[in-house]
Amino acid sequence: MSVLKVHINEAGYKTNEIVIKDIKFEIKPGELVGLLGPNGAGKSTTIKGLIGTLEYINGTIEFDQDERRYAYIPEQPVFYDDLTMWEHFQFTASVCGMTDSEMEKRVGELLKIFRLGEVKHHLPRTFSKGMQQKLMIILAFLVRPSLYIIDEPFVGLDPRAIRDFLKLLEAERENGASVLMSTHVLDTAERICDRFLLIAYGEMIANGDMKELQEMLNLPDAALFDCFEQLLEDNDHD
Ligand SMILES: Nc1ncnc2c1ncn2[C@@H]1O[C@H](COP(=O)(O)OP(=O)(O)OP(=O)(O)O)[C@@H](O)[C@H]1O
Repeated sequence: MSVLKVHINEAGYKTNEIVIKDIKFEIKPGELVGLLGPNGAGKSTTIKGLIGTLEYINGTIEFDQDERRYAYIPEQPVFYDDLTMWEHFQFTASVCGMTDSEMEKRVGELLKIFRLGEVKHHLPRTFSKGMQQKLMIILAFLVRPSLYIIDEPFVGLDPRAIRDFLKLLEAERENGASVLMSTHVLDTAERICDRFLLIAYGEMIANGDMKELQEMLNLPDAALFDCFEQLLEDNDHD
């Protein structure tokens, strides 16, 4: 059983401009999969392909029908300019069929964790980038989906927020949720991910856990960073 099955033959922002191709992978229940790759490799484009916001996609994306919905935490926060943070919670809760009291209980916990209680009736456009990112995180954790799709969560969050975010993610995984997370922070990825997808030049060049990558590269005991460097060197297009 998979929570998500991805089979992208080719995709891009316009029909005649292919940005990613031959991206095939699955995510199993409870798995945390790291989506890695250098700048411009195609990680965000792959994620946009999954959530259906790319103009051109040839392939299939299958979400497990029986599972609860997914939540997407974008790299750049997106919110409604004229809604306060609290109104964002109310709107999200109503779309997801949550009662006000369920929403208030969960949001109360999350606002406390991320120390945003004092600004709950403010407009997110007046927030710092990190505060806006925390709002995106709170909205995702409010929904409690079976799959979290997260685009580079670590840039912009302060160290305490990163720790609290990882704790929440771990708790969700213990409840069976799966995670696909793109990141450049390889030491954290190595510590928390079950498996890694490496994308370079718009193509998937590796898919495996730490041990599989080390064996494939014949680099026993190598860190993820070293495996990553070696894979990029082996697949260098220059
Ligand atoms: N909105 C867009 N329209 C057209 N091309 C785009 C758009 N966004 C990204 N691209 C192009 O798609 C390619 C892959 O970019 P993408 O954002 O997927 O990379 P990434 O792996 O997420 O990189 P980073 O680590 O820098 O965030 C790049 O060549 C980029 O210029």
